[in-house]
Amino acid sequence: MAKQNKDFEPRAQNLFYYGEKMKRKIRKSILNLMKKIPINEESLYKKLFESSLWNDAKTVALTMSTDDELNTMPIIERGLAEKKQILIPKTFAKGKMEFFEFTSINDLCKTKFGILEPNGEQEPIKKNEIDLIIVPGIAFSKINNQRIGYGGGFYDRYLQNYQGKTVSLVRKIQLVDSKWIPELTDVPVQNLIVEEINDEK
Ligand SMILES: Nc1nc2c(c(=O)[nH]1)N(C=O)[C@@H](CNc1ccc(C(=O)N[C@@H](CCC(=O)O)C(=O)O)cc1)CN2
Ligand SMILES: Nc1ncnc2c1ncn2[C@@H]1O[C@H](COP(=O)(O)OP(=O)(O)OP(=O)(O)O)[C@@H](O)[C@H]1O
Repeated sequence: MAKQNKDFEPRAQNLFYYGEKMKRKIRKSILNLMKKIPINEESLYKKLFESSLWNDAKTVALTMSTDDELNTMPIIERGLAEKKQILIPKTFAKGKMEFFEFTSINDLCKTKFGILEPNGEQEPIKKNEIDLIIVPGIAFSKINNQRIGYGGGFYDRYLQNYQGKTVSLVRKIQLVDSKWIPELTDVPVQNLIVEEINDEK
């Protein structure tokens, strides 16, 4: 991992700053919208459960959602009912993250950011054993599937040498038309499943 990070050092500094500043601006405005506008969760669950991404996956990694995010509990329950292995991330210092098998909500503890995480007593699941990662995010670019998260860089680091599938469940308001200049470390999401709103169905 440390060796790979070195590859990013010779990047153009002005490009890095432009990307970072731009991302901060977009992150802030979309977060505001997410708090204000209600979500059509059912359309996202339905599309996910109908997808071959979901149906072909035996091991699925996803987060425990916060109040401002799409509720992931129905996805976890459906996965367990379908005998899939469900994985939840635990974050560590320096942007490191590992996934652990979800056993029971009682085995999770809240971080100082209010996110439920595994206690880390079990062994983490190896990256090459994960079929599908449902990647959280704040803003997504329609044009090139780039994403902006909360700024921890956890997923960008984890996805660097990940070989499996990725998908994000995206609200209409999280979809950005324009293309921002990504940082060299940004990893695009392979698939976007986008919310449908009422009369569009
Ligand atoms: N539900 C959920 N779980 C998730 C994520 C997510 O987006 N959603 N993550 C996706 O990666 C990881 C956690 N991401 C995090 C990203 C930043 C900070 C953080 O440092 N927040 C501070 C300071 C932010 C800042 O730099 O200004 C804060 O909120 O005060 C915490 C967690 C893993 N678990
Ligand atoms: N592979 C990497 N190696 C070194 N630094 C990285 C890597 N990926 C991201 N970073 C750094 O981490 C910081 C946060 O990254 P970024 O803003 O892309 O996070 P994010 O995608 O919004 O968050 P997350 O992935 O946690 O949802 C940035 O300073 C970025 O340069």
